[in-house]
Amino acid sequence: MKNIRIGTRDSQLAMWQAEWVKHQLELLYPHLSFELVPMKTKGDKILDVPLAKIGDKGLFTKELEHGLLSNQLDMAIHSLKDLPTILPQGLDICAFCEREEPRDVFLSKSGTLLEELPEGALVGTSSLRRKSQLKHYRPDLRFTDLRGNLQTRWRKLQESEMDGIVLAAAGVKRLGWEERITQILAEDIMLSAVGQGSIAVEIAEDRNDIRDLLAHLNHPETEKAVCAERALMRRLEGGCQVPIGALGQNKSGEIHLKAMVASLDGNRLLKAQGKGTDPEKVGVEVAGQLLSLGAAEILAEIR
Ligand SMILES: NCc1[nH]cc(CCC(=O)O)c1CC(=O)O
Repeated sequence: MKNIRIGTRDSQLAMWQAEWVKHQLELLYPHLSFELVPMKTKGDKILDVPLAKIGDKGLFTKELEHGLLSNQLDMAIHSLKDLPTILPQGLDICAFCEREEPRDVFLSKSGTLLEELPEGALVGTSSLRRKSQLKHYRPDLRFTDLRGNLQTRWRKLQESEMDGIVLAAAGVKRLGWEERITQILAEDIMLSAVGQGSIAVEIAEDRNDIRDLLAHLNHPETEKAVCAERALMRRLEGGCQVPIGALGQNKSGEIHLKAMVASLDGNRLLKAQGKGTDPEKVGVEVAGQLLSLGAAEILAEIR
């Protein structure tokens, strides 16, 4: 193989993640050469509309997937949480890289903890999942939409009246911003997005040469945890823009899965959990619990 082309979005976080994968591959295969191919996706271009309103599946992935199918790329690097649970025909995730901290973090302007924010404080987030869980926890909070890459969101926090923002710990850590974190949000207050914190490598399914190269990057524990989360999401037919949170964890040989579905006003918040050795089964089983509690009605109202 001559030059192996690695597709990525061009945001600073996406580039960090793709560089990380490239570096791992260079360590494993010093005789091969790898090249990053940065691309813009629709989700990078439309910045003034909340994602839930654009409502497209694969908003951050489609252009990269096109590159794989047309053989302009040999692999594409994604934040797993941006990848729909059903991939386009002919594509496959061949590595789930070791998960970084999966939870969300709160960054406040003054360093005030979430529970200590004054009544009516303004929080920046466009995520329905984050908003509905925060409303449930603190019905007095107010919200303002906040999109763009992490740099943009941090800058807007500084320049606006917002009191705080919620981000994925993984992204914040990868950019080296740990000292900006006010607190990690406990999972009983804020369940993170399906797949959050794991980097996924996607390929065209007939590229067995590339699949073999990437086998070493797959992290089996991460794979089990995120497969349970993705099975749950698939069963609930949720895209990334619905208020569904889930966290799979490996504990003594089993997958423990916690999940929640919430209404947009935060008034109804359903929780369920389960465990087992087969990730797919655990995901479907916990999704079934949520459906029997009324998740389908909540999700139907939102769609
Ligand atoms: N929504 C965009 C996005 N996609 C992946 C991450 C973080 C990295 C990860 O979850 O692996 C982020 C930023 C955020 O939600 O704060």
